Amino acid sequence: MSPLLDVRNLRVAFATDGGPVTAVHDVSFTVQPGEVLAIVGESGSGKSVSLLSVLGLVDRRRTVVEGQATFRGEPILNLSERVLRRIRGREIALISQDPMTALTPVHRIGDQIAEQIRAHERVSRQAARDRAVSLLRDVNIPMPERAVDRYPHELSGGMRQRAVIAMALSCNPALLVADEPTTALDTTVQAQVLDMLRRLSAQHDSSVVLITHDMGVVAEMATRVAVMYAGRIVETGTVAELFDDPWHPYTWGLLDSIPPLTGARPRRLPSIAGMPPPPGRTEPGCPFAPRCRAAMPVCYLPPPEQVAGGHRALCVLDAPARAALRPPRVAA
Ligand SMILES: Nc1ncnc2c1ncn2[C@@H]1O[C@H](COP(=O)(O)OP(=O)(O)OP(=O)(O)O)[C@@H](O)[C@H]1O
Repeated sequence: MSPLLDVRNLRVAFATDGGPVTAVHDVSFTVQPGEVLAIVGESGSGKSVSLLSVLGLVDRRRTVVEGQATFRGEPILNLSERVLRRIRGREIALISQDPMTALTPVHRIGDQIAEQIRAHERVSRQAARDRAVSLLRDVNIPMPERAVDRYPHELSGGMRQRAVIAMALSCNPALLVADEPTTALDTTVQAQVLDMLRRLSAQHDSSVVLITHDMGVVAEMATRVAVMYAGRIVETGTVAELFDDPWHPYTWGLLDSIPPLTGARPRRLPSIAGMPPPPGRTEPGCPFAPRCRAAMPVCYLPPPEQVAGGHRALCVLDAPARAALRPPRVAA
């Protein structure tokens, strides 16, 4: 099966007052039709920039984007804004953390969804409005016939995010990029919105790239995972591969930070000692090595990589070394 999105050796550098800063180094990943790829990592690891630069949503005057990326087999990197705008919204839809980046405060929800539909399809105003009602029903907004005429500020945060998801799905996009879509919501609402996103993306046959810092969300939603640290992908594989046999010590740290579902919660979740490097680090080797308890001299040389099928990691530790070194999960 050829991938829907294929990103190879992506490098993104921003012009800053202190000179160019490389935020994304040599990042490669694919998204297959129908899959949910989670890109996970701490704040500042380059998750959003990796996707936004591919979609042409970074400031071009201050950003250099290099590498290759294809969408449905066609090059997508550095296309003109006019062409990219046509692809975004119709074939690729973005759901961001703050619903108000997608919604305009001064227009009714239904008009905004209908306008999105009419921007890409030749349908009557009434047909677009009917579709908006039906989409609002799909995302479980109560009384959708009335909700279409509401303004964004008249809905709760969770309802607004549902409306954004309805808008994103309105043109049956092949790819949904969801950037921390539930971070701003309460925990119970988060679970409902994620559940709905999973159900509807499957129903619409949309692949999903889910950007998150939360391994619990990854376990709930994803089929495959790419773990990012300091602008690089340090491990990638299926959810089962990463959860059952994580290779990279940074992935161990992320997994250990998932609170247990049952039993008493530990007072403090283990956190990873040390700090990520400042943006723009250029040293070769594994970027996590300076923070890694298991680091060896070889980790500072390029490229300390292991591969087995689709499971790969920027790490040299073999199975016996991992078994000896991985700290036991903190008991609840
Ligand atoms: N316009 C910009 N100019 C300069 N640096 C930027 C710009 N946008 C992002 N960066 C830097 O790029 C790095 C990666 O940012 P990115 O937003 O991709 O991180 P992230 O992993 O998505 O984290 P978060 O969850 O906080 O958004 C950060 O160090 C950030 O400061």
